Amino acid sequence: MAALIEIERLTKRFGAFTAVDDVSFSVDRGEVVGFLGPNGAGKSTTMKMLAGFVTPSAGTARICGKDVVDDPVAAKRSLGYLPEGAPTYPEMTVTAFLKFVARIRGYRGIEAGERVEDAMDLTQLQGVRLQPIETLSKGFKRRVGLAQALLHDPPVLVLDEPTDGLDPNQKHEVRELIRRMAPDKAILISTHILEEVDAVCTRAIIIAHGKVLADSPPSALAKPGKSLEQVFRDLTARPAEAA
Ligand SMILES: Nc1ncnc2c1ncn2[C@@H]1O[C@H](COP(=O)(O)OP(=O)(O)OP(=O)(O)O)[C@@H](O)[C@H]1O
Repeated sequence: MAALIEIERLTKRFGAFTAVDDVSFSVDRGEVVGFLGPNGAGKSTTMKMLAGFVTPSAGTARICGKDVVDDPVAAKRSLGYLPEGAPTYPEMTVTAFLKFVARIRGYRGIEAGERVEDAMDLTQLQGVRLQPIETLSKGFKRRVGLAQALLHDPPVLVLDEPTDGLDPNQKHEVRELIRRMAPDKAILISTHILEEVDAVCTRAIIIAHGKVLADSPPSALAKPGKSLEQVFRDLTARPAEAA
């Protein structure tokens, strides 16, 4: 069976600048893939192409076999996407925003209410359910973003820095949540936190200057006597020095 995320020779150019350069990889059900790279490496742009927010210059991306450009509605149905930053509609309360998302996802009546409650339970948002999003702390805003990504229980999750801004307890809870969901889903998470890769990822992809430099299980990346952090620095520093 085909992988749930399939990326083939994906490229994005902004004018003369190539942000994502001929990237190919796939993610199977049960895999949690950590997408690592220095600032500006092309992680968010790759994720935005998967989510249909940026149109590729070349190459293809498929979610559950559906091409994100040719069949965007079907591809999005199977995808939960957490963008970087805070959710939009800052003046809405958490509950109103999630009900709005449930409606967009096609849920009505009791089922819509249940989806919202489940998403709030999973991300521990019940305590702030009636608070406007703009009044929440950064970590809570991040969890609202996570709740909208999980609401329709999609088989594919693309999460752009899911633990950014969370305190250590919240980080731990989100990692536990990812671990619990992992067996049934294909999950791609970008992160700058290398310990997160060890904690939750079954595979790590290192990208720099838009190119994939490594793709293997974290344990295979870290060589004897060399931490994942050293391997990351060795791999990603070299092209920058040469540039
Ligand atoms: N709309 C755009 N127009 C021009 N350049 C862009 C645009 N979007 C992204 N870029 C550039 O593409 C490169 C890759 O950006 P991207 O946000 O994908 O990196 P990233 O790996 O997610 O970085 P970070 O870890 O800092 O979030 C950067 O140099 C960025 O400035």
